[in-house]
Amino acid sequence: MASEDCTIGGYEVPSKTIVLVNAWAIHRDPKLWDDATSFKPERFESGEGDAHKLMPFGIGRRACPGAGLAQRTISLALGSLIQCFEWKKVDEAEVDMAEGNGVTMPKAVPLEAMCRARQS
Ligand code: HEM
Repeated sequence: MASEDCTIGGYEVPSKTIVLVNAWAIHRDPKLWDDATSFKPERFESGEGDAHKLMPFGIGRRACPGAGLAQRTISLALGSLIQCFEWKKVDEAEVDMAEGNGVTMPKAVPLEAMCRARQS
């Protein structure tokens, strides 16, 4: 919320206005990203994500205080799922990556998979 009248990017913002950052659009902006809508995790190997244009945890003093915990536990959980189980899709259809509606950006078509504990 704006604590006083101010100007952001040329727009006059009166005091007490709630301002939301459209991270969805920033994360897909072709002016910021090369081949913006492609899934390319390798783009972060060069440190491209450090430039304050990737903000899954928000930014600034109201950014997510759980970011460090989340980043550590997500890789631990994912690594454990891959290490401990064999995974298979339930059918041969290509995974549909379309986005559904909602704040947490669910998949439009849920991915169904089967897992089996690895033997060794
Ligand atoms: C993948 C996991 C997570 C994601 C993507 C995420 C993302 C976010 C985002 C985008 C915000 C809003 C930041 C803003 O207003 O600019 C937020 C706020 C917050 N998150 Fe997370 N978060 C995650 C995990 C966690 C965890 C594990 C905790 C606590 C253990 C946590 C606690 C909080 C709290 C308390 C806030 C409110 C901060 C405030 O308003 O000052 N989050 N998070």
